Amino acid sequence: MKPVIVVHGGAGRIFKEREEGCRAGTVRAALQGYGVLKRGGSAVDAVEEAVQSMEDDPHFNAGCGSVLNEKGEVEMDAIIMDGKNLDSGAVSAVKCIANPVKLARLVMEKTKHMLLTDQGAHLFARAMGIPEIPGEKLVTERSRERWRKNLEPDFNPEDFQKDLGTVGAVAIDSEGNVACATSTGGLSNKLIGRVGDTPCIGSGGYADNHSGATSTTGHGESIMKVVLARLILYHMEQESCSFGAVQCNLL
Ligand SMILES: NC(=O)C[C@H](N)C(=O)O
Repeated sequence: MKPVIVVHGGAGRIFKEREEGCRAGTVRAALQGYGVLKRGGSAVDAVEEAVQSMEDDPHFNAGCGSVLNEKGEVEMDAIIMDGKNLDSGAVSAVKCIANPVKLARLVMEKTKHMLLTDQGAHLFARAMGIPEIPGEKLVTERSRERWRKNLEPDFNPEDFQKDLGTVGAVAIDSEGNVACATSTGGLSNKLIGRVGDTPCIGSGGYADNHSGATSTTGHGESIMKVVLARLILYHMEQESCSFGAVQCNLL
């Protein structure tokens, strides 16, 4: 089977001056993920690689470049799922880690659980030998500025959450296995401890060899209301795989 990877750099407004960087970042991620598939790697390997590349890229709201919570800190969520056996791993509210998607994969492969959060996720990261980095290393000037603006008394609530930029990838490998991965800093100025759709199985992503793979982006609380990632696959199962039909059903 011909391997395929599709990546996204998040829903939302992209200002002109960032357009080129965002496009280059998604192309780089797709090429890196595709390289893994071409070398015979699995769909899980490919989506992890692609998402990691965008977590390392400050143009996106994931890893370095994540938006900040109400205290001005980066707090991230991520998920990965293997469509071959429906195994998945996720982390939420993690700080001081460069690549939450890698930690999510370790949750999937090295624990009996599917989601670790906050302190527990950190203890697990330490046990797995994942290095802690200073939280400041994940904060960009742009996210700091956005955070500051959101604290101004006359900020425009309409503008509040337009800079989304969560990242994600779906892939199918040469053996026909599918996988998804999604990673995010969440929403700007969110409450401490807020967990969005991204690490919730069926909301932030879903992968099942029988139907396909999805990775979502957008307003997490709205996505969770309908468990969007799984809902999309449900519609694809009903419509036997027409993306256009799925869009019609969901709009
Ligand atoms: N940028 C996003 O897509 C935000 C993410 N879905 C969240 O609500 O946490």
